[in-house]
Amino acid sequence: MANVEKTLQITDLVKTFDQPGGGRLTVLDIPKFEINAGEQVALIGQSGGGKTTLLHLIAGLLTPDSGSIRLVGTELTKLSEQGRDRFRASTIGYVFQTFNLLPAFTAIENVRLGMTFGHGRMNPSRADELLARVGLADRAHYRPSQLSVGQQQRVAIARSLAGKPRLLLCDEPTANVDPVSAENVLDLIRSSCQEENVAMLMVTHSMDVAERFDRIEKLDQINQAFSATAH
Ligand SMILES: Nc1ncnc2c1ncn2[C@@H]1O[C@H](COP(=O)(O)OP(=O)(O)OP(=O)(O)O)[C@@H](O)[C@H]1O
Repeated sequence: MANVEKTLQITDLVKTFDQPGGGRLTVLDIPKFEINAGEQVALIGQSGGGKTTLLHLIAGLLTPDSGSIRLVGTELTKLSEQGRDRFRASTIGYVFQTFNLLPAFTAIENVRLGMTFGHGRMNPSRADELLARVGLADRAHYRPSQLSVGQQQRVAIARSLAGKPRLLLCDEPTANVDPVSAENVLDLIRSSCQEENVAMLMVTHSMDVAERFDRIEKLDQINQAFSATAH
């Protein structure tokens, strides 16, 4: 289809790492990878294949050796570290396997922190709405240690959407919850992204999870460095 709006366009992306024993390992060598606006993509691949590295590059937490990463029209590789931080805050939501909630802050404060730098900053009631959407309006003033693992994950989802991102990156967000909670978490992330037209890239090891997405991308197939790294 012509003229489809692209949220993410990756071209000729190469990432290498120094190896502890000397030399450099090419982890990623991706000629082309794109995500359309609002598209939900599952990223699968072998352990050590470079999935987290790819997410970190897209988030601007790592820089590539070469290649292009265009996010909603901005060339990430041309930004300074500070510029990438600012761009990430306004454009990207991130849900980690381990949630990364700040322990000293309550649920609602953690969600509000997600909008400190993002586009959601002008709308304080959005934090309340997001917590209600993930079913935790009555836990707003609980700290993470006072919440179940599944509830913490839901706070992390609310926080990731607080800044009104254009792309949500999820690194195995269902890995630490039971299968029923995992299904609920997945439904929640997917419906939230659909409602807000947020594109999503989710790393998962589960084919059951991946099959519910618009598209499944196998990193091993798009990554020409695959045979060198995976084990
Ligand atoms: N900072 C680093 N320095 C050196 N090597 C690294 C570094 N970070 C990652 N690697 C290597 O890059 C490869 C890819 O790691 P990555 O974490 O991206 O894989 P993954 O696909 O997310 O794996 P998993 O599914 O097991 O989480 C691994 O071989 C790893 O050892």
